[in-house]
Amino acid sequence: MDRRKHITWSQSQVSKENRQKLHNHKSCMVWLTGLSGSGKSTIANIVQTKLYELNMSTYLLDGDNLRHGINKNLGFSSEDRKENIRRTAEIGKLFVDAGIVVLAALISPFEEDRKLARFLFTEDEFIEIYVECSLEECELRDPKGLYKKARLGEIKNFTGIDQIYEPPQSPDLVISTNSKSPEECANELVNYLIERLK
Ligand SMILES: Nc1ncnc2c1ncn2[C@@H]1O[C@H](COP(=O)(O)OS(=O)(=O)O)[C@@H](OP(=O)(O)O)[C@H]1O
Ligand SMILES: Nc1ncnc2c1ncn2[C@@H]1O[C@H](COP(=O)(O)OP(=O)(O)O)[C@@H](O)[C@H]1O
Repeated sequence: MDRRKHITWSQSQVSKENRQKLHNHKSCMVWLTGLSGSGKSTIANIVQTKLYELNMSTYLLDGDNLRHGINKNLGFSSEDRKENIRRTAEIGKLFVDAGIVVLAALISPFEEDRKLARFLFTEDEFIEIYVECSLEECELRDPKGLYKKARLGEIKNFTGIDQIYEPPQSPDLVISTNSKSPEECANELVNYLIERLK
């Protein structure tokens, strides 16, 4: 059954372009993907602060945080991750429509799910960032102690341990965090975004 059968689109009188003008910059979805502990949240937070200091309107959608609210009914099966990414991308789309630079930090391990997220946006609006870090380094960092638990079998379907992570096939930017500081990595992304949003 098509649930949208009797639903029509109501046009907004204020457009995305109007709102971008108000904010004084383009809006976009900056999608950070990578293993747990690769540095997505750390980098996204620093970038958000730096953009804020440049008078840009930003919003950070962090996978962990969304799982406390809108996504709290979802687990870590591949179906639940798909839905997690779909909802986050849809929320991000609303923020982009509102004229904001959105940073999304989610493991988003499957290429197909990331592609579906990309399809919601225009070509230049969706910016995929691969936060690359070896599993060995992520496991050494283990900021939340989750890898240890996964190795002990206390957490199932853990990305990189007993569920796969598919690296992006053609990301817009790769940020390698193995042997750089968070600040250096954030600067790489800020510089890239400033060029892209010109
Ligand atoms: N099984 C399993 N696999 C991976 N991660 C797990 C798992 N269980 C809990 N966690 C914690 O949940 C955070 C990942 O949530 P995401 O919404 O980013 O995941 S996903 O995009 O749906 O794959 C992830 O956060 P980050 O470490 O910030 O990536 C973990 O803290
Ligand atoms: N270059 C780097 N970029 C980001 N985080 C780094 C970097 N080097 C070390 N770290 C550390 O790695 C950990 C990454 O954790 P987090 O940002 O929560 O990752 P994720 O959100 O991908 O799970 C933090 O403790 C951070 O200080």
